[in-house]
Amino acid sequence: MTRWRQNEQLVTRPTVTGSPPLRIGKIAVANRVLLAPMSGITDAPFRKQVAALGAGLVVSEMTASEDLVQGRAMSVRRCDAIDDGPHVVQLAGCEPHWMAEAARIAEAGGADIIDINMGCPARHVTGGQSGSALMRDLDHALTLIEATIGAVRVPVTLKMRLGWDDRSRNAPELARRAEAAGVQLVTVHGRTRSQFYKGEADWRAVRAVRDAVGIPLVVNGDITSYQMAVEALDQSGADAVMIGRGAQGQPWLPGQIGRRLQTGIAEAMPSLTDQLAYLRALYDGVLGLYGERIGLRHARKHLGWSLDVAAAASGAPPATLKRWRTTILTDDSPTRVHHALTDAYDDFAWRAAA
Ligand SMILES: Cc1cc2nc3c(=O)[nH]c(=O)nc-3n(C[C@H](O)[C@H](O)[C@H](O)COP(=O)(O)O)c2cc1C
Repeated sequence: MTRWRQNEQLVTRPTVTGSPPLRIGKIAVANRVLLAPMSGITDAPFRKQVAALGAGLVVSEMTASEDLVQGRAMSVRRCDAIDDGPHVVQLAGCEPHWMAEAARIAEAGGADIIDINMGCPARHVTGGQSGSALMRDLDHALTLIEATIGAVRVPVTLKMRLGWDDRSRNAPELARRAEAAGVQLVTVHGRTRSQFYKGEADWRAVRAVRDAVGIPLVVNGDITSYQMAVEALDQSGADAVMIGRGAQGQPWLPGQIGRRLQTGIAEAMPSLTDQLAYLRALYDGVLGLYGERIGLRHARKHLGWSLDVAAAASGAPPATLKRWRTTILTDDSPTRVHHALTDAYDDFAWRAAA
């Protein structure tokens, strides 16, 4: 695990001249594309890969603060560090003392940044008054923010939505109060909680947060290409973009967009050979982290997304994709999965060349 010292300027990778690096406290982020926290997806193997492929910053899955304090194995594992760049741990919770204690544990475990989740719309989270439910009670939200900041020396950041619903779009107020409390970056997903994932993310609405705070602002929601990143930055006035679902099956995407924002140079999609190498490494990493039984379940999501991307890139017809998905996603033997992946990507390559 790479340890990053408190008073040192942290640079993940060389910054290309042009735009000054995005800073979170003393941490200089290599580029302006962040990987979003995604429960069940942004575990250490995936974060490690996306970071190695050039994302500016990658964020852990959310960890329930109380569970982390109680040492639940799953929660501790969610905070696993990666070697490649700053380690960002996202915490969720509704009690200041759990948030403070969890933040201390995360910092002691190597976190360089603590992110607080005030955006999760899931009922099992909001029902416990965590995640986006905190946007309904800003006074309480502030007690969590203050407790977290007071507990650690590393920067604390905050992720939120536009508000709970259309009648309470209070992201600018929360962001302003969070900045006054010491939060060093805010990320805004351009939807309200009541939208869940419906409709389109409203990047323009994030501009109200830009007008409210001076700390770095990250815009998030539905960004899946360089053009969309440029548009989202332009409409919101944000300093950086955060990509979630767009990185599923394409771990290289945040890095590619991040580099292009710096250099203006477009990059081709990785070759099918490289795509397969990434997928194999991720598959083995996931199985290694969770063990074969649970790992197979986690790995299937990545297998499916990656096959979709490779099939689309090679122009394989839907029936071909369906056959490979069925063969590969139903097999419990890692050895056979690796063999079948070779055959599938050979097939895709042959079709791409035809
Ligand atoms: C499967 C899944 C899990 C997610 N888990 C988290 C989480 O743990 N913490 C969080 O702040 N947001 C979480 N999100 C929300 C994402 O971080 C992001 O805000 C949202 O997906 C919109 O960005 P996108 O359109 O680029 O995916 C999750 C989203 C998805 C799809």
